[in-house]
Amino acid sequence: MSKVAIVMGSQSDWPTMQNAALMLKQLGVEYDAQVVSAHRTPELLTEFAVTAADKGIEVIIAGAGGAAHLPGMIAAHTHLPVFGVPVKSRTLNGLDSLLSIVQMPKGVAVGTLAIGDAGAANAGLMAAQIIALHDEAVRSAVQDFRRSQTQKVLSNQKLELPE
Ligand SMILES: Nc1c(C(=O)O)ncn1[C@@H]1O[C@H](COP(=O)(O)O)[C@@H](O)[C@H]1O
Repeated sequence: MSKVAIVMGSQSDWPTMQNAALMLKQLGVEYDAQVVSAHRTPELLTEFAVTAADKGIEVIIAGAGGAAHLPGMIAAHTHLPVFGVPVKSRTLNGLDSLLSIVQMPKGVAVGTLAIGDAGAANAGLMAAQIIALHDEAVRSAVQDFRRSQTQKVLSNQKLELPE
């Protein structure tokens, strides 16, 4: 059963949001992904957010660009932790997405990640770290991932000047 839900405002967000899915897959966490838009499919948003906990979802990752109200509106409907990923927009490079996700009013929380691919990957990592609190297999996968990342950095010490 999926413990993490990944939602995004448009299919055009998938090249960014697939980085969250790839991270979860790498760490052995089952996820569902779907397009849900606060503005274009408001009834679907409410239905998704209100029923997510009863379906066994433990963490929600929501990505959107521009007037990115999706993560905040989902958080308004559920007690589950919600991570917001600002998708890079064509006109303002994602600054609009970032500001509209990060500036939540006190009392309704969204954990906001960095703009774009790295933010989406880290949202997947955060979700896995939450699942790892009670799932030993995911905990070892997260620890292995971190150890191998450290090894890669330490073994890549080539700092030569170009000819
Ligand atoms: N910000 C939102 C919401 C929302 O917040 O509900 N729904 C779609 N969008 C965003 O509009 C951008 C352009 O979407 P299209 O490419 O479909 O025109 C996407 O980045 C999407 O997340």
